[in-house]
Parts: sequence; C-alpha cells; structure tokens
Amino acid sequence: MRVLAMDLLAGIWESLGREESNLTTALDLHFCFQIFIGNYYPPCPQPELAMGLPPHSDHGLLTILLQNGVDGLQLKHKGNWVNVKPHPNSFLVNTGDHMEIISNGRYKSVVHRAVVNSKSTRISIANAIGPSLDAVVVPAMELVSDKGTPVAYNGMRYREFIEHQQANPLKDKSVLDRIRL
Ligand SMILES: O=C(O)CCC(=O)C(=O)O
Ligand SMILES: [Fe+2]
Repeated sequence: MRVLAMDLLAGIWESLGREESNLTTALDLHFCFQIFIGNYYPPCPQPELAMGLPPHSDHGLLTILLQNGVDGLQLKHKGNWVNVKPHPNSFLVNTGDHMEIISNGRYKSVVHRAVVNSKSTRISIANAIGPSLDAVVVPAMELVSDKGTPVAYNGMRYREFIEHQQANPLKDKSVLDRIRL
C-alpha cells in the first residue's frame, strides 16, 4: 500500500511539474503517517434517518479505499452528492487536505460521506497516507511563485491537524477552513 501511495504521489507531483525529491523533503515522507480504518455499516431499518459517516474530507495526502461491493460512498461534486459505484477488484483513491495544502489548492481534497441502506452490510477499509506527524506542511513555494498565485493556506503541524479533526464532529473541510487564507 505504501509503495502504491508513493507511486501515486510521485505521479501527482510530476503532474505539477515538480521534482520528486522536493516532495519527499517537504512532507518528510520517510516517516509518513499511515493508518488503516475499518468501517462497518450494518443494514439500517430507516436509512433515510441515518448517516453512516458524515460529510468530511480526509486529513492526509491520499486515501486508498477498498469496498465490499455495496453502494454507500458519495462524493460532493459541484454542490451535489454523487453515488460512487464500487468497481470489483479496484481501489478508490481520494485526495486529502494535505494534498490540497501542498499543491496550494490545485488538487482539492474530496468531500465525501457514507450512507446506509436497509438490505446489505457495507464494509470499507480506508488506508490513509499522510506526511510525517511532525511535518508542518505549507504550499510548495515553487507552485506559489511560478504563476504569481498567492499562498492559500497557513501551515499546521500534521499531528495538531488530526487532533482538531478528532476532537470535533466530522464536518466538511472544517479543519482545512481554519488555516485557509
Ligand atoms: O466507507 C466509506 O466508503 C468511506 C470511509 C471514509 O470516508 C473514511 O474512513 O474516512
Ligand atoms: Fe473519509
């Protein structure tokens, strides 16, 4: 998983026209923080009254998601909730808040939620990959100066960023909004 994440990060970084070594240094990727989260959503008799997981963005760089083939994940796209059909034998990759920060907003973190249904149990395993817990990630200088784009985010230690998210109810991009300039 970590190798896959590093390959994806290298590809994204290259798409921004940057050298891979910059990314590794900026994010202290040798000590990248990686967690697995298991989500279990049993059938719910009144799914319209319940929410499996409220709308949020993930705090890290990328989240690689494995699902058991049952619908439930929705992404917010242009203000509307869009169902994400799980494809067999595939991972779904979401961009996280720290990807939005380091890319100075070029790659937005995805707001998503999980709804439940009355018939089937849904299971998902999220593998979240972030920078080092001690990293204070700020927009990559090259991306800021290149096009005269102003810095769009302040830095916050990744550990503190996670603590803010865990200490409050999950809500959209609430932690990222604190450091948005
Ligand atoms: O169950 C899902 O598909 C979403 C899980 C999720 O968003 C998360 O664990 O952060
Ligand atoms: Fe998530």
